[in-house]
Amino acid sequence: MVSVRHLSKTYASGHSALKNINLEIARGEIFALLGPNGAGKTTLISIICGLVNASAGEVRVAGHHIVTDYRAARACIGLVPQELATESFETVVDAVSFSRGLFGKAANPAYIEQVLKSLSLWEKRDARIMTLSGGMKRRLLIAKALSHEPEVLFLDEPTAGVDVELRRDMWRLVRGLKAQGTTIILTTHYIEEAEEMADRVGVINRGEIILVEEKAALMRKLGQKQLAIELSAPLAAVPEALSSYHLALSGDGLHLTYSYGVDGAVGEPPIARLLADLSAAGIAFDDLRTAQSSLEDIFVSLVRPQS
Ligand SMILES: Nc1ncnc2c1ncn2[C@@H]1O[C@H](COP(=O)(O)OP(=O)(O)OP(=O)(O)O)[C@@H](O)[C@H]1O
Repeated sequence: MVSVRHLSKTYASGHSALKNINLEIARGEIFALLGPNGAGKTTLISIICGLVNASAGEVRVAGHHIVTDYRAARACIGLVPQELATESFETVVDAVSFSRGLFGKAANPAYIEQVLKSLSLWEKRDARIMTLSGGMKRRLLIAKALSHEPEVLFLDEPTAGVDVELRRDMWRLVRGLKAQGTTIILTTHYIEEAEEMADRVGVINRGEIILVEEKAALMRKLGQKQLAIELSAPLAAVPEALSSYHLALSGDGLHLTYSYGVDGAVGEPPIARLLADLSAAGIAFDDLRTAQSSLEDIFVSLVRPQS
């Protein structure tokens, strides 16, 4: 649905905001783009949506080249920006109908009604935008983006600053869109949002995509646990009898680390057996600690500034 090849962007200031980005997004998937402030998320979305020119590389949306076939590409795209531009005196239904007209689509009041109902805005259809709450304005942004029946929807920080209830409503809505076949690309700072929603997660840092992975694979990493064993006396090597545990021995010989997955593992991890086997091998220990890596740990370690 979206194909990004060798995409780079250097702003007039000389700042290199994107460096050789390659990304393929399949029809019908939910892709979450994670990254710290200034990583290049908005720049990437803005290029795909035709709002910012690329310095190099090529982007196609549903097969349409975003420069040479701009209108066709843009007609496939719905963009939900971070903030609402000022159209305060317009009514909700007029704003959404107007957005549809911008794409040259024939009026379709039944479709607009369906969109407004799905976003719980139908009751407010004749209200002026200035009278809406912040949460309703967010939903209106989505309604406008959906007005021309796009095949792919970009959501830039869809739930930044919204309350928990509205966040859950948005997640439900996005899942509903996916069920209808819409491809969804969202940027977020919230790891929880990516965990909850995404089929795949991409991490961008300093203009480079540093990881793209199925969420399920990330969850397996998330499920990695480690048991650290502090030994009473240093070991020269892990005894042969313990080789099946694939233990890691620290350089000073005083720490053993046992890694095990908690997701998809059959039965309980054999910690009790490991401890019994340690005793049988005559290895005494003073302390035990367990640790579990989270997606947040993985994310932070990936984007930590190099010193
Ligand atoms: N018009 C511009 N001219 C020069 N530099 C820009 C321009 N727009 C963005 N940048 C720079 O490009 C980099 C990427 O910005 P971008 O807005 O794409 O990041 P982001 O990942 O969306 O960040 P945030 O999470 O804060 O929205 C930043 O260093 C930013 O300062």
